[in-house]
Amino acid sequence: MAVSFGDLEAVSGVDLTVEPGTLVALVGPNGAGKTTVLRAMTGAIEPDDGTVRLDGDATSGLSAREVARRVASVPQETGLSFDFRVRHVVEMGRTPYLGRFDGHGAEDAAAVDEAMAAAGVERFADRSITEVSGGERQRVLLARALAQETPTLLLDEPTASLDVNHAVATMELVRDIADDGRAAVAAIHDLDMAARYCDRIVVLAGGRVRADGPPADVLDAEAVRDAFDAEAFVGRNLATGTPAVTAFPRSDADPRRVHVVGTGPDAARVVARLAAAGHAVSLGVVPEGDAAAVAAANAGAGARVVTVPPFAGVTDEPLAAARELAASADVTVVVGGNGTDRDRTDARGRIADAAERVVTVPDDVDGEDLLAAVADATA
Ligand SMILES: Nc1ncnc2c1ncn2[C@@H]1O[C@H](COP(=O)(O)OP(=O)(O)OP(=O)(O)O)[C@@H](O)[C@H]1O
Repeated sequence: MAVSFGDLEAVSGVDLTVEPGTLVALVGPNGAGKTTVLRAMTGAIEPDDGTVRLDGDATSGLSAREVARRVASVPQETGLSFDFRVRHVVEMGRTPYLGRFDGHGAEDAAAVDEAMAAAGVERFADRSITEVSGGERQRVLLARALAQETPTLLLDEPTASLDVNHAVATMELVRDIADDGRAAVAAIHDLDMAARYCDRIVVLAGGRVRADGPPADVLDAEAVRDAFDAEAFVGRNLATGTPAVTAFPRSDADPRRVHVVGTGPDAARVVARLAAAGHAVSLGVVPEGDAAAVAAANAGAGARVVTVPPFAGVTDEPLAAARELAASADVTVVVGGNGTDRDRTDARGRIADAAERVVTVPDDVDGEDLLAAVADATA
């Protein structure tokens, strides 16, 4: 589909199919077109080109009431400035099911109760919508959409003003809705949350789809750089096992081959920051499974790492391999210790000794200082 506002082409060439039972995240920078795509999917705006189909039928051929029985949305802006009670706002979700002169029946009341319980808004059901907090209001809108009992649910930044607890509860709820066989699409800025809960991530930038697929396939440093113009390290969240994105300010570093000597979380941090800046990183010698080795494995394909079995000493072979990586690198970064001490005979010193240029940084080196040191050494 394509949508323009006057001369501005907000969305173009976007072709998406959302299967029942899936939760799709729409991610992308501000102004990428996420809200526009969602609004087109609800029939709120007509695409200039293309067709939106709900359950096979073009929205343009459906009445507003029929559309509202098929798709519910949780918008970013409430547009609700009237003094409605919260319960009344949730009841509005039942409108597509009411006859012209009907009041709400028992079935409607049950759907409203269930939706309010699911979204956790019962506690303030009798308060005015103008007298609840921003996060509470967002949950009221979610309840309204749930009460609509549609096979498709669209959410625009559903967790934007929610505290951590309610953000997770909301995503769990939306996940359950998808698992029950409904289709859900959520525009979402929190990439970790998107990766954790969604089956699929669609990356939009400049009104076009840049990437589309399972989170682990779509989210990598290159995709984040391409869509958001940001430097990022994409690792794995230890608690959830899903991609974890850490963005950094842009450094515009000239890409170098950097060999890192060091182990543990401090060296991991150095590897991550260098990789995010676009440097080609190698590492070693480190014990297998070391935090720095894990970071290097996430730093992109081709990051070479020399490992030895845990608790094994550094034998000649791995030492020679690491010395070769150091020798061929533009610069070798030694994390902690005294790597520039050429008299040292331990492995760290012997690897550094093979390098043409060595930069030693403290364990707690600041990321920007690290990048500056690498730039200085290779200038
Ligand atoms: N009603 C409108 N009239 C004119 N331009 C609009 C309108 N709505 C959106 N736009 C423009 O269309 C583009 C896409 O906007 P959209 O709101 O879809 O982006 P978004 O990805 O949802 O952004 P954000 O992350 O900031 O919410 C932007 O350049 C925006 O300025």
